[in-house]
Amino acid sequence: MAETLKGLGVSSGRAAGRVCRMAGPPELPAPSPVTDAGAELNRAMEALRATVSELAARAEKAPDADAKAILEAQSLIADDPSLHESVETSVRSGKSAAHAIDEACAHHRRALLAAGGYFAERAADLDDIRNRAVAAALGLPVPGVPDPGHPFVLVAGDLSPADTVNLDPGSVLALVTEKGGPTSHTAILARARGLPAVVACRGAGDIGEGTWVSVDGLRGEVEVGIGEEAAAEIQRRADDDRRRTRTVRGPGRTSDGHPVKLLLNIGSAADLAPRDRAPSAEGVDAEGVGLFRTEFLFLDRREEPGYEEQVAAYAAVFRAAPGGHVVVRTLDAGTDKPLPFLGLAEETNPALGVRGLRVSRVRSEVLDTQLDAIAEAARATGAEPWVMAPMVTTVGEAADFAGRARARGIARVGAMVEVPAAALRAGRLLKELDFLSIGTNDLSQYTFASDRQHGELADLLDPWQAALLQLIADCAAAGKAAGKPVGVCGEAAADPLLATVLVGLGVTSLSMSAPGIPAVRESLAAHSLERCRDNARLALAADDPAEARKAIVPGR
Ligand SMILES: C=C(OP(=O)(O)O)C(=O)O
Ligand SMILES: [Mg+2]
Repeated sequence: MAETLKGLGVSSGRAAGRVCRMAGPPELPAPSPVTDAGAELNRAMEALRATVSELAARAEKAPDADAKAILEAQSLIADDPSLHESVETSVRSGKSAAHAIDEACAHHRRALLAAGGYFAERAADLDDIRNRAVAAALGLPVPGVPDPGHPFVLVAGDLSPADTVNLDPGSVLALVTEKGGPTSHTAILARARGLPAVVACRGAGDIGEGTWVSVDGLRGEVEVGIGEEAAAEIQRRADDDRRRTRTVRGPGRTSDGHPVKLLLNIGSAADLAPRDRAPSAEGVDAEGVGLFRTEFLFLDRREEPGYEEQVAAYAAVFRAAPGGHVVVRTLDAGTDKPLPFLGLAEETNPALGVRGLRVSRVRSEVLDTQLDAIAEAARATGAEPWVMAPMVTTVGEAADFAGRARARGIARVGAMVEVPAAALRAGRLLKELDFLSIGTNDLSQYTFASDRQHGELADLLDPWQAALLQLIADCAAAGKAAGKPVGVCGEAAADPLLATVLVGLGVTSLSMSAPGIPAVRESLAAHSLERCRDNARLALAADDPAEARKAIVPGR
């Protein structure tokens, strides 16, 4: 009998196949007395150096810019002098190389977890470094992704960046992890490669090697023990769907021609370069960039990128964007994306603290420099970017941001709606602004008072929740009244059926990572605007996400 496990669907799509599990971390031998501390120290340092070189080499070969940046950052963590010092101290206190590495990594891991948010998620990077270095010190094979010689569903405790970037999309059908959240490496890279993925999947640790499973990356479900024939049928249908949706091209339209812009979420110009595209994103045509997350330029750096560097990075995106349309989001720092150079005070509750636009309360010049650089890049390329701020909460913040952007000649100024307060005052915000873009990832977090990285609260963070949809409906209605665009750029936009609901609520554009676009385009093309409105009414009337999904039959 098949059993269904629940987790957090972080990269949509279906797949089915046999499970291969990641090799476990190397076991530490029982401690034994060290006779030659010098030799032991050499062994430990050699193991760390080998790990740094291995990660740097993988970064070199990384298939895209996201993967490269993540691996480079991980290689820097492995090369951190304070980690090496801790290992040395431990060896000098009588530990073997393997035990010293283990102890030092455990110490640094605790510090990362205590820092919370983005740092806490980097704990997985350190676990990977520990496993690699301990294996090297013990002369064991480096742990990594299996290569069974046939397509497989990869099941792991968690995936490190190094594991994820080396996944061969030709053999890995889907990813299932016990740990991880929506912003974990597994989630980011699975989306970039168009691989269905379920994280925070309780019970995944008990799925046996070779078991036939199906993975639904949209619903966050893993069906275990389905049998070979059922798996083959599910995989065949998934392949057909992917092939079919990739052949559909052109702008987003409902079946009766109502236009809905289909836009891309990107972190840098590299996401727009064909050589960097995931195979699943081949041939994607979008109508522009709906969310350019500029913080990627600032992450994992000791110093703020300079004005010239920023101008060059923004100009590269303006030149490469489909149709030249780009919505730039100014720096979204804080909470899960801390930037040490900002020098912000530690907070007990960072998600409710100084993040997003609020950073400009304490470091106003960072936003000013960024707006200057965006304006300069626009002049240099002849582009007319739309510029929006993250985490706008009040009308005063919106007015202040709009004033600063317009003073620099930026013509189209907007705000992300990520806080319920902004959604409730959408009409008033639109008196100051030209457009709104709804960030459903954060809007869910703040509406349902549930940490967006919390796998256990996945049901509350489900974008089919009627309370979230009601806020979206209110924003869209405000946009309609003002005659101004209101889009969605959170992960909700990439759910093909929910996309019909969003359009029915009055949303004018949907922005997502490239692999999500074909299926959303196809779904819209199969529904008339009236059908989308029916779907919106049904979803708003449902008491929970399951009821909402059941009420809506695809393509009706
Ligand atoms: C798009 C969003 O912003 P980010 O995921 O970058 O916080 C969002 O919150 O929905
Ligand atoms: Mg957000």
